[in-house]
Amino acid sequence: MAEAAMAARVPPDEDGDECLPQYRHLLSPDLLAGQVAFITGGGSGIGFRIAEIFMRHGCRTVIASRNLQRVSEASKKLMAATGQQCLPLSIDVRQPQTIAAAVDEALKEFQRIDILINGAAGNFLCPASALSFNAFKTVIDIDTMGTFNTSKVLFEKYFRDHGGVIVNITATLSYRGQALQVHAGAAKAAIGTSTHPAGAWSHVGPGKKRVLPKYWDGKMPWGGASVNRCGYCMLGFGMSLFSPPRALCSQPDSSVAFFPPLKRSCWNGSAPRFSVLLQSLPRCHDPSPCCGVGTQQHPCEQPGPRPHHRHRGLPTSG
Ligand SMILES: CC/C=C\C/C=C\C/C=C\C/C=C\C/C=C\C/C=C\C=C\C(=O)SCCNC(=O)CCNC(=O)[C@H](O)C(C)(C)COP(=O)(O)OP(=O)(O)OC[C@H]1O[C@@H](n2cnc3c(N)ncnc32)[C@H](O)[C@@H]1OP(=O)(O)O
Ligand SMILES: NC(=O)C1=CN([C@@H]2O[C@H](COP(=O)(O)OP(=O)(O)OC[C@H]3O[C@@H](n4cnc5c(N)ncnc54)[C@H](OP(=O)(O)O)[C@@H]3O)[C@@H](O)[C@H]2O)C=CC1
Repeated sequence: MAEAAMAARVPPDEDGDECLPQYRHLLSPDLLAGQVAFITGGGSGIGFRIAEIFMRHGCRTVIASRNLQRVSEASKKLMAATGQQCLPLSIDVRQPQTIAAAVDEALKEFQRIDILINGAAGNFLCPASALSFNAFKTVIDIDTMGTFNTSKVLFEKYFRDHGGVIVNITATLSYRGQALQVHAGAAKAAIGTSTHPAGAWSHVGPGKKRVLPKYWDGKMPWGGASVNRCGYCMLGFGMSLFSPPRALCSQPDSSVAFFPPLKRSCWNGSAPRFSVLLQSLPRCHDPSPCCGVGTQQHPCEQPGPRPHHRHRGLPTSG
């Protein structure tokens, strides 16, 4: 019943990489006003739609992938539909020097980058027995190494000093294993693991800003339909971005929800999982590396189990 009601509210789908013919939103159109997002793989598919939604909420974007013509055409569509700036750049996430050049160019243009979306990926359906050495390596290089490379460049060039949010788009492929997807499953699992709070990003040192890893696996906060069924995807980083700091460590349903209507044709069968890798925040009173929020009523200071440990057994923090 609730799912039917939800499905009825899903806007029309859009084939190809076109902007939505109509956009209904829950949140303020200027929610991301003044912010800049750097989106790898932003010229197509999910990355394109994330760029569009961000821009519809006032964000300026950089969309970066190998094919400059593709990102240039995408950027024209995005700017026409949203009225926001979108800078198309060519990078290969396997080559750190191309990322560094693009980040320099983006900073020159916009003077800031607030959000990194690691969306670039390579994939194909192939049985493990038929994968060549280079085929497996190629997917690991683009997905896993590319995610790390881009995060590292941005961290060193900007986030270390200014804070920021890194969102990795992973997949549920590795949860149970998936035929023809050994390479992609391995690559995405590695991204998920490196997003774990125990990862190197989770704490950048005493006296400095801390980082808060956070997972979100695409479930609606009230336990409703998953992304595949309703065509919506809740981007977990919405919680981090759009909530007051206090909400960062709390239940997703106490935070502000953000529902970009991604086209249903995007999904191939494994639900994308968006995991926020890094949120740079003011210092926390809690000495454990899991919480980077310093507020008067920090959830860690409240009695009872920490709310962010509750959902789905995924490690939302250390
Ligand atoms: C990907 C799924 C596609 C269709 C799904 C259709 C139906 C779904 C049905 C059931 C669902 C089942 C499973 C779920 C599937 C997927 C969802 C889950 C998660 C993730 C999804 C995504 O990531 S979708 C994003 C996909 N987008 C892209 O891949 C765009 C970019 N891709 C590319 O550029 C190329 O495809 C590339 C990844 C190969 C990289 O290009 P390049 O660097 O130029 O590399 P090449 O030199 O061309 O190739 C390198 C080596 O790889 C070998 N190779 C390439 N293609 C294949 C292939 N199809 N099969 C086997 N091997 C392949 C190539 O031969 C090279 O190896 P050598 O040894 O020859 O050197
Ligand atoms: N579609 C689905 O059902 C699912 C998707 N995902 C994930 O969602 C994300 C987006 O996928 P989706 O929209 O489906 O696929 P797309 O193929 O549309 O997007 C992948 C993008 O990555 C870019 N890219 C590929 N290789 C590189 C590289 N070496 N350097 C820079 N950019 C690169 C491509 O652009 P270019 O060719 O110009 O480089 C393309 O824009 C991916 O991380 C994917 O794994 C996860 C689960 C399911």
